[in-house]
Amino acid sequence: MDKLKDKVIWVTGASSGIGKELAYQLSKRNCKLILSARRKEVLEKVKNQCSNPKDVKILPLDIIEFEKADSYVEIAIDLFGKVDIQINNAGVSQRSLIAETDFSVYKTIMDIDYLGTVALSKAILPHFMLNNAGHYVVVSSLMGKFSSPYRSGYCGAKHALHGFFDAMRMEHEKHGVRVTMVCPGFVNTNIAKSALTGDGTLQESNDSATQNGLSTTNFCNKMITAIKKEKFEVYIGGKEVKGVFIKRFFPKLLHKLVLKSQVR
Ligand SMILES: NC(=O)c1ccc[n+]([C@@H]2O[C@H](COP(=O)([O-])OP(=O)(O)OC[C@H]3O[C@@H](n4cnc5c(N)ncnc54)[C@H](O)[C@@H]3O)[C@@H](O)[C@H]2O)c1
Repeated sequence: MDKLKDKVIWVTGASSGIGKELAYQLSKRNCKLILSARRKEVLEKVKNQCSNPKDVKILPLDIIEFEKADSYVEIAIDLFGKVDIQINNAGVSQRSLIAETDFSVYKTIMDIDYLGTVALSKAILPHFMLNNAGHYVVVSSLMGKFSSPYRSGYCGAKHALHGFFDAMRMEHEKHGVRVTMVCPGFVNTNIAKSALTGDGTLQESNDSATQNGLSTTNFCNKMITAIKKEKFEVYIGGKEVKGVFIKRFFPKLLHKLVLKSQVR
């Protein structure tokens, strides 16, 4: 039997890309889903394209409204009576050199990619502790394990997620809490299009590395396997995944290889 069947899974960033594909694949597995992102009408569309729309609820939210995190969690729990797995997937990327980036852009990226996830995760923690069970799945990035030019704020925020959630795992394993850090390489979504540039406007164009990345279908299939296995940390992508191991043992080599690859 599928271990995820009938689990209540809350996915943030479910309106597009990885989050949308997760909704489709998890619905096929008969999970009960709560889909969150900012735009209600887009979430409705994703819901209606799921295999089992009657088991899909939508909860529109802006992840940077930290003060509403407790009420979002209360609503999420009420929708099916509990939440088993929270998939923290909402995020925004960056394409700008440090010298050209307004400080406000760093704040926005940190708010969305780090603090928003911390707020929602912290708000649901009492529920997980009460149930003596709960699984945080956090969509970080290979950029949470090593860095690359044009993404300084994004790399900072994704690295920070590892710091927070590794501590979460240690503090709450005794309460049945699990943490899976998912680090994608290049996945073919619109992440580059919605990436912030130095003045905070969107890049509005795709880049070839992302477009040539894994399909969301292939990526989410692997991600779901990692969730089922309750992996601590997983790297999913093409040859760029090797960067994690090269950084660990040969940091100067990784530095040279990233500069040589000239991925913008
Ligand atoms: N695509 C890649 O190559 C890649 C690589 C590494 C990591 N990731 C990570 O995967 C996750 C999903 O990205 P994607 O590739 O599907 O891109 P995407 O742009 O298609 O999806 C991002 C999602 O986050 C949501 N979001 C953004 N800001 C939000 C906010 N303030 N409140 C609520 N929701 C918000 C968007 O609406 C969207 O649903 C992100 O965390 C991203 O950093 C993607």
